[in-house]
Amino acid sequence: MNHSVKKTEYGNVTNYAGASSPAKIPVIDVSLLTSSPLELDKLKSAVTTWGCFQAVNHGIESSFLEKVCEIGELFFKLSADEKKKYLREENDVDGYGNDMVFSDDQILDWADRLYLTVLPKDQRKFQFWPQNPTHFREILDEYSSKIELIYQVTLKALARSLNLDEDCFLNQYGTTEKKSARFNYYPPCPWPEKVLGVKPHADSSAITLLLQDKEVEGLQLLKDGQWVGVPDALTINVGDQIEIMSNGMFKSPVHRVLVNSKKKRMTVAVFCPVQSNKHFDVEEIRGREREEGTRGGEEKGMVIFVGTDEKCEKGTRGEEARIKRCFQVRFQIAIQRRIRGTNQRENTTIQRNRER
Ligand SMILES: O=C(O)CCC(=O)C(=O)O
Ligand SMILES: [Fe+2]
Repeated sequence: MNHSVKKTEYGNVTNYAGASSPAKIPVIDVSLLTSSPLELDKLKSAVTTWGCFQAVNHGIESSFLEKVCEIGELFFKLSADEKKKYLREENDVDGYGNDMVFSDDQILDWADRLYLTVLPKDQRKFQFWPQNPTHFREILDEYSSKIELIYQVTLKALARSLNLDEDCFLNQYGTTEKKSARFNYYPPCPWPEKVLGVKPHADSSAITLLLQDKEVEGLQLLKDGQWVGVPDALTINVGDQIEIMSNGMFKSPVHRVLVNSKKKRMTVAVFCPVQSNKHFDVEEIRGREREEGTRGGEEKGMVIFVGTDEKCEKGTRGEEARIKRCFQVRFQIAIQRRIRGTNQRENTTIQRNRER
């Protein structure tokens, strides 16, 4: 990663110094994470208390981030017919569209989205990658490579901040995880007090990197029962997977998006998950242990949980206890997410017309 980049506009702390938020999202210098124990401590504190931080010195030039925003803005400006060429299919996530609709009375988020699998490259579905603007594909390709570097540095640092082997989160499941970019477009809304751009939720990823609109704020994070504004920067938040893998020490924050009556807003989220299906499979872990002649997969970096529960401490041999604990955390998160999902603003009857 290019560590020599100066603080950019996107990474400029003063950007949000004047914001009215009661507390401030911590700022982390990504270029120091490999060398500075102090920065690592700051990271640990940030993700333990907020689950989110503003990334500075992350190695992506401000001018390039502007290009990423620009391709999104140009795409959403296209005519409805042009955008429809990339329409998501009913049971697929990739493509242009908005919320999946599960019931007639479902309240939709006040947003349009373009969702694209970006990595690994062979999983890209190019039929959904716009050809207009012409440089869309090239910029998104480059952006995903740059994000991959930040993802790796961050996951390694998160592991090291817990005194774990730095690859333990990254290598938990191999390298086949799919990363997706979601371009979020929030049109102006005449009733901003009645609807939300995105309902309260937590991300299911390991981490999410969010490039926000430089002009219009809207993202809020729930901290100690209060909604706190998140600055217009490149922010990184912990998702449910890291919350689970850290046995709840790192927080996957609940967040939501407000809409603006006059101004549109555009953001780009890149969701970076680790593959989770195999994670809780006791038989699979035992099988691998038999093959490798080990007990307690932690020596092989297979299952490393550092929970507060005594039985789950790293280094103990209570595999089943650890797995049970993970199921519990996972279950709680699933329930919380369901509650969050219904937590729409009261009495909202306004629906966006899906075919604008
Ligand atoms: O657009 C934003 O500010 C946040 C979007 C978000 O939370 C998401 O896409 O999961
Ligand atoms: Fe989110």
